[in-house]
Amino acid sequence: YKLHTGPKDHDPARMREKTLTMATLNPQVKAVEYAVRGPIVIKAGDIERGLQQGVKQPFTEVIKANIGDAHAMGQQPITFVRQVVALCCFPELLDSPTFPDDAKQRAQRILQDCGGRSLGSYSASQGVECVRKDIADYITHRDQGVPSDWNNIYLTTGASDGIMSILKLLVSGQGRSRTGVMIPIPQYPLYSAAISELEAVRINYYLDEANCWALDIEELQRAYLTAKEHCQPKVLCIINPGNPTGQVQSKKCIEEVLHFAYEENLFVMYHDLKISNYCQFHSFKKVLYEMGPEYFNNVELASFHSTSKGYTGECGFRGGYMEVLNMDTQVMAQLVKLLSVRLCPPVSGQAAMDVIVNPPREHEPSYAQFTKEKSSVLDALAHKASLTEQILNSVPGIKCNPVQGAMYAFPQIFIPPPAIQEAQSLSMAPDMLYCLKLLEETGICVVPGSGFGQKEGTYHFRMTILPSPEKLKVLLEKLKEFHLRFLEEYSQPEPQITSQGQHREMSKQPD
Ligand SMILES: Cc1ncc(COP(=O)(O)O)c(C=O)c1O
Repeated sequence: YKLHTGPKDHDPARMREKTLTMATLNPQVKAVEYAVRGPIVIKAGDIERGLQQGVKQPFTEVIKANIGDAHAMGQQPITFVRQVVALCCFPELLDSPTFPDDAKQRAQRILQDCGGRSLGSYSASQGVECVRKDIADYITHRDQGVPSDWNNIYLTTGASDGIMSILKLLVSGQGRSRTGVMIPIPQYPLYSAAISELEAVRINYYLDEANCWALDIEELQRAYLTAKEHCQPKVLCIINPGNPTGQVQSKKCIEEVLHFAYEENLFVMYHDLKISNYCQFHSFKKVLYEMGPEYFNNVELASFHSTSKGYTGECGFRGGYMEVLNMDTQVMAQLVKLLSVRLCPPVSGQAAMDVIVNPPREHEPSYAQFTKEKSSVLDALAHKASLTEQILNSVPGIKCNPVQGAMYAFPQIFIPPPAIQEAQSLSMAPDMLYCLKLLEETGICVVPGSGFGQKEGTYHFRMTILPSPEKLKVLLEKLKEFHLRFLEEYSQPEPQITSQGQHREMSKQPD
């Protein structure tokens, strides 16, 4: 084979046929959909750039309520988290009197466990040892003494990376023996995207909207038995508090779910979004422990948490961890092998994760400021959760369940049949049409319910409750005006019996 510089009569305008085209693209990549950063969000970005270049719009700013990114919505970082990470990144600051001693101690401890005492070196693939130990101590304390072994803790690049790694271990088989993964509907689209990418079989179990998005055990059983006809259900995914649905699961419900997983030998993947606005929050692991040793020593459970969710909202650090329980020891070695291919999660994210599980103690200098900042975030979220629910429920044709936890509302919207027909003629989901119009008329960017999955014939959108209370109020009032205009624009002289799943009473004032 002879390397040559190309034909002499090379025409620079001629484009060679590409090796990678839509026709040759990995079909699993083509199948992936991720609404949270989908077409509406791309359009919002275009509009925002247009506004900056002076394009006239009926609004002056785009409000991005599409993604749970607290800092992007103006939330201030927790000082202690940033102090420790800053000290780890630039250890010269350890001599500065500006930084409190407790932050310096934390940073020194983390640095000691980092190769070369630098955040810039790789860590072990499972993560920095002292961070793993701190996480295990935190979990033990959180669960009032239920033991956590640091050997079962793995640092991850956000929760997303941990979820993907565990799913990769679980998916196998062909035809009827292909792995089935049970996911809630509505779901966070990471799950459906990962299932498509890995060619697993998706098994939908529907949350009960009429009962505050409760997880109904009979529905789990229905979904499981139906799926068993064509695949091998092996995995049960739980999101608590719900994303996009915002419900917090009761202890009874968690017990039922764990019992079901035990009976059917399902591997449980549990993502803990941490924030409970006003409901009591129960850890799956603690409930499992209380169910007795037969359950605690057998149910295979992987729990995920990250710096993105919870009061810190540090999404950009991409810190996260998972705790795995009852995983086969040989499989555990395979997991370490898989993680080691990617070397390690960002060490700065690991440092941030460490501060979150190891915050200032009562006797330490940063305690007062830390507690004030943490409470301020959590109190504001609880306030915004009830504000959102209250204003949305005052709009005819919108019904919103209480936002018990996390940072999202997922209201049901009534879409008049003429609007549904218009959307269908445009090959668009009706709630996509609704959200597009909302964006174009008001600058508010939310995500259509169809991107998360919903019962056929019902329509929703997901919005975050993260903007400041003032901004959130403006957003909700604008949304209200838009919705009333939308209903009027598509109103019919003779109201029809609404299509299946749309509640007739939704067009009236909700209770
Ligand atoms: C259920 C669920 N899983 C995963 C993620 C992604 O989290 P991370 O930023 O930790 O990867 C989110 C973010 O909102 C989520 O709600």
